[in-house]
Amino acid sequence: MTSIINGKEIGQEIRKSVENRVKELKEQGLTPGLAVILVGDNPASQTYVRNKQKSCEAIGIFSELIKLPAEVTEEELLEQINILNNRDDIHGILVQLPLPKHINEDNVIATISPEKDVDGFSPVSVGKMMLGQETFLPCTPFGVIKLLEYSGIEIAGKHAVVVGRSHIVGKPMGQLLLQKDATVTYTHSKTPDLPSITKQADILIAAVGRPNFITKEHVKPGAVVIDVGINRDENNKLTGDVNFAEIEQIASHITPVPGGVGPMTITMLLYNTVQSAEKQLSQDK
Ligand SMILES: Nc1nc(=O)c2c([nH]1)NC[C@@H]1CN(c3ccc(C(=O)N[C@@H](CCC(=O)O)C(=O)O)cc3)C=[N+]21
Repeated sequence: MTSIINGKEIGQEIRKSVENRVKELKEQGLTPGLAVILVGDNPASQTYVRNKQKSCEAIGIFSELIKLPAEVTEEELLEQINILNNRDDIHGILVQLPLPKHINEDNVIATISPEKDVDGFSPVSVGKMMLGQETFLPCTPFGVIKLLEYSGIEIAGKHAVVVGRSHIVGKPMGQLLLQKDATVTYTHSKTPDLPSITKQADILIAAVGRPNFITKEHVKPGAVVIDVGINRDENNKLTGDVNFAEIEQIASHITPVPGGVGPMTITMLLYNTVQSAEKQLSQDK
């Protein structure tokens, strides 16, 4: 029987423990704060940002939305980040991606103070992650690791195949699996004969950004299949990168979209924000 991994439920469970940590911080006089910068009026980005804010509110994290017009200059955006870097009521800073084309995302991310980089995207965070040092882990791959652990899926010794090599999902995902002692293979759009490699996966991570890309020819019976895709069709309906109906028949575990990895991404953002506030408190003492 295939087990459907419930990211909403696992996320809720983790959020409860994060909420308790928020309460303890508040008893000590500190409210964790997350600042979200939204540039322009992309409707999908607005929805995500609203969800992040609602999730913060639900567990007592203060959240502040900074909305900037699509025409904002890079300089003005960097100035806003610097203001947030210096505010001691803000413990996490998230700049919603993608940014308008005239702004250099690398410059923006590198300006976020590593102490407040709760997305785990900055060069310092990525470097520390690679070295296995304590840092904020990027929320989506971190959430996938938690999903596997909460589902009782062994990672050590398994062959994990990652499809996709983005800076925010594919690359760090492979790294975190490697740190958990998986044997990791990276694949991507230039990989010849992809199915011959994905078919070897005990754990298959789909992070391609193409709807229903992973079909039964890619999957070994009994594999664990994690769908990181969030594609919207013309009716605004959400679909993953995995052909769920097909793979559900053969996988041992599979994550649905929605209700799989997505809710975990937000959960780990809350987790990182609280972690950051706790660190500030311990340094103030
Ligand atoms: N600086 C930055 N950090 C991000 O973490 C970031 C970003 N920019 N830009 C956009 C992507 C996308 N992303 C999602 C988070 C949660 C869901 C999520 O909760 N999805 C729900 C469904 C939500 C719905 O129905 O729309 C689910 O899969 O069940 C989806 C997508 C974070 N991102």
